[in-house]
Amino acid sequence: MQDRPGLVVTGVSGRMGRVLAGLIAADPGARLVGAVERAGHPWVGLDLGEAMGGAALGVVVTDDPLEAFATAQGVIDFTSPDATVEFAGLAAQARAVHVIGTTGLEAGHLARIAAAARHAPIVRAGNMSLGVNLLVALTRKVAEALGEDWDVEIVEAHHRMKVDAPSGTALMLGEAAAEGRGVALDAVADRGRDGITGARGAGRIGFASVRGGDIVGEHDVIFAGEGERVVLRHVATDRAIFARGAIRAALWGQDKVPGEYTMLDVLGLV
Ligand SMILES: NC(=O)C1=CN([C@@H]2O[C@H](COP(=O)(O)OP(=O)(O)OC[C@H]3O[C@@H](n4cnc5c(N)ncnc54)[C@H](O)[C@@H]3O)[C@@H](O)[C@H]2O)C=CC1
Ligand SMILES: O=C(O)C1=N[C@H](C(=O)O)C[C@H](O)C1
Repeated sequence: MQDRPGLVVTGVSGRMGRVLAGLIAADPGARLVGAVERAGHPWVGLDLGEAMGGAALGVVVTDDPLEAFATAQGVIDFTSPDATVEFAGLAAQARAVHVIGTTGLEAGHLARIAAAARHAPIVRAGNMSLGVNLLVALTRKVAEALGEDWDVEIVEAHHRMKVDAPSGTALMLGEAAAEGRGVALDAVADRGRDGITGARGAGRIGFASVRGGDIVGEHDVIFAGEGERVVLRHVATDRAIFARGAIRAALWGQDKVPGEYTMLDVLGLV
């Protein structure tokens, strides 16, 4: 049925790309209309379903994002920062909703994404799961209620292949804690400690990263006070939670005006 939004998955052979492709292909509310991989990848030119080891899906993997986006209403993108800014420009040209799950984006990338969002809706979040976005809302409230006598530390753990730290989720949680306290995260963040660091500074928000094995993603927000601790925790055991959120965002964005949105907008948590 052509009235279901057509979605393209970029980085389709990746850990997230494969989960997304499988879920969209089975989703009665969407159509999988394109699959993009980097030039030179062995899947380029193959039917996506066959490349994934299953039945043909009728979607050929391409390394030409412009061609793939031309017929799409949404682009779901979990790739790398440089690829994501290129896709933001191309999705905007195609007036397709761009859902960005990619993390490790720096100021220059964010500026280019903001420019693209003048032409089409972009939904970006360091974590697309319902549970983590609820945790973000809770973190803001708890930080506001407890104040600066309680030290905030964010500990995250991920699989051995993850290339960025702290995780995008940890940074979202840090932003939420800073917002609850009415400060800018950049002014108070301690991103990694080593050696003779001196005592912990009051009001700082600390980050620590663990990498190993196949850990999907775990996040603790620790509020450490005198004689007690509050710990907010999210544990992901299946990447489908991120993929379901991203598909929901792509469908939600269909009737939105151009601009930048987050999963809090999609889930009505703002
Ligand atoms: N926001 C969220 O909920 C989540 C975000 N992520 C983030 O998504 C990103 C990807 O994660 P994974 O799937 O685990 O990584 P991955 O390394 O398994 O997959 C990335 C894929 O992107 C492809 N790629 C890179 N450059 C490309 C280009 N120019 N054109 C087309 N394809 C290109 C790679 O070939 C690879 O297949 C990371 O930044 C990760 O932190 C991951 C899970 C959840
Ligand atoms: O790279 C991952 O795997 C994940 N990345 C996101 C992040 O950086 O927080 C989300 C999730 O935790 C998995």
